[in-house]
Amino acid sequence: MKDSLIIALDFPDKGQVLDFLVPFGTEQLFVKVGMELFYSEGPSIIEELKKQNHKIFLDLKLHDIPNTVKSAMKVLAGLGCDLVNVHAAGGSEMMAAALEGLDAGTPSGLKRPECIAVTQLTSTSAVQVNEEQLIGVSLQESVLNYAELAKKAGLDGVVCSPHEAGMIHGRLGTKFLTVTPGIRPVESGQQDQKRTATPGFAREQGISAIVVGRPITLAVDPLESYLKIKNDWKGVRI
Ligand SMILES: O=c1ccn([C@@H]2O[C@H](COP(=O)(O)O)[C@@H](O)[C@H]2O)c(=O)[nH]1
Repeated sequence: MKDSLIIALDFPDKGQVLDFLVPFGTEQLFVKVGMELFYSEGPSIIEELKKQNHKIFLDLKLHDIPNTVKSAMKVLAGLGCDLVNVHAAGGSEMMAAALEGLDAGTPSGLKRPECIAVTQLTSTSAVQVNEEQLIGVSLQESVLNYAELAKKAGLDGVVCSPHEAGMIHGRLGTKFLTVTPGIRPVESGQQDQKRTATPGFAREQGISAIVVGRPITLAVDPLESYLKIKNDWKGVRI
């Protein structure tokens, strides 16, 4: 997990995923399967990506009552993904239940998937936190509060933006994972993301892993874009 670049495979079907992966050849990637792809293809897409030897973040952001999340995680644990997640807004009891489900569903002899909690989505602004969610503290404090809840519940880390990762590591330690979407090279547009940063900025914050979707998947040359972002993230000068 440490220093990974996770590619968000936000495609509508398996055919488009397989076409996208061709230029990467036999390189082992860390890929993210989100709601669109999982809802269209089901568990078979995970099997296919595992067959290709890729590491997998199953990004379904579970958020429901504790019993439902526990049962769902028990099922997801059987898929053999490396990383899964929940919304921290579901509360500490729900997060603890997610872990119980994962422990119960992980086949014996295998490592349970790491489990992280979404704090505030990277598409959420400080104004939305205060004026839509009616949270009476700053966005930064809200993110830190969710991260502390996640850690107390036993989770392995959080999803946050690159702008909060340093603060979270400072308070909760560097072993607590920070996984950050909202990564945008200088030449990319923001699209619907609000809290964005470059791969280089992410590296300076000591972030555990970055998640990159459209700057790679919509690029004219996805492999070239991937390698450029990876070099910036790893601090490689070219
Ligand atoms: O707070 C969050 C949580 C998850 N995401 C997911 O990451 C990718 C980002 O894709 P881009 O195209 O690079 O914006 C996407 O799959 C989201 O569902 C997030 O962006 N923010």
